[in-house]
Amino acid sequence: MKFTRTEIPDVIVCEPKVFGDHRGYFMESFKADTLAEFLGYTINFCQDNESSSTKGVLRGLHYQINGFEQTKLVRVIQGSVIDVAVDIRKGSPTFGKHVAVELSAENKKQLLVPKGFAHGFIVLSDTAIFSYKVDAPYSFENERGLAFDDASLGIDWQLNPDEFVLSEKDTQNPTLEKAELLDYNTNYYE
Ligand SMILES: Cc1cn([C@H]2C[C@H](O)[C@@H](COP(=O)(O)OP(=O)(O)O[C@H]3O[C@H](C)C(=O)[C@H](O)[C@H]3O)O2)c(=O)[nH]c1=O
Repeated sequence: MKFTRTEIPDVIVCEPKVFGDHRGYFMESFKADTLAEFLGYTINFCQDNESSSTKGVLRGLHYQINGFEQTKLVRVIQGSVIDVAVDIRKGSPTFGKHVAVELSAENKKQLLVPKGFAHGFIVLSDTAIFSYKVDAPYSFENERGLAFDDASLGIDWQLNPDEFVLSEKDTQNPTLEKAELLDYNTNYYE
């Protein structure tokens, strides 16, 4: 697995070694000790999620609070998406900044989105299957959202806004100025 820190160093692109042959391919899509060795600490993922979406579906920007903050290790099984992680940690040198990476079944890239980030993606292909690990369980009461179209974030979702398909909830999320934020100094992984 190749790990590459992005312009926000805590957000990491993970690229598995792919073994192709006449039958197709094989890859180790996740290996706990390889990731722990790179990070210097262990992430105890506790839940796998999967969603299927059509072109233009934009899910996000989401995060959890009150001890339910989630690290996410996200990847695309089929199709392609633009995946976005926004730093919402008060006091962070990259507060309000984001990373946007194209993840696809073809490039097999994964993104490690640490706690303290709002996360979302938009589907570029006709359909996409999105699969990810989280290290804290879902908590409806502690789920929060951030406006995908908050101008202060400057996110380029690449499609025309008239192509966006959103849940009712995601049309109501607050801007960064009004959102409940997280702390930078918390060492979530102790
Ligand atoms: C996230 C989640 C949702 N649900 C239920 C709640 C709803 O009844 C239904 C759909 O949930 P939602 O519309 O929040 O699904 P997404 O819009 O894909 O949410 C995800 O969107 C972006 C990409 C994220 O980063 C989060 O992982 C997650 O918030 O699944 C569960 O039962 N467990 C869960 O872990």
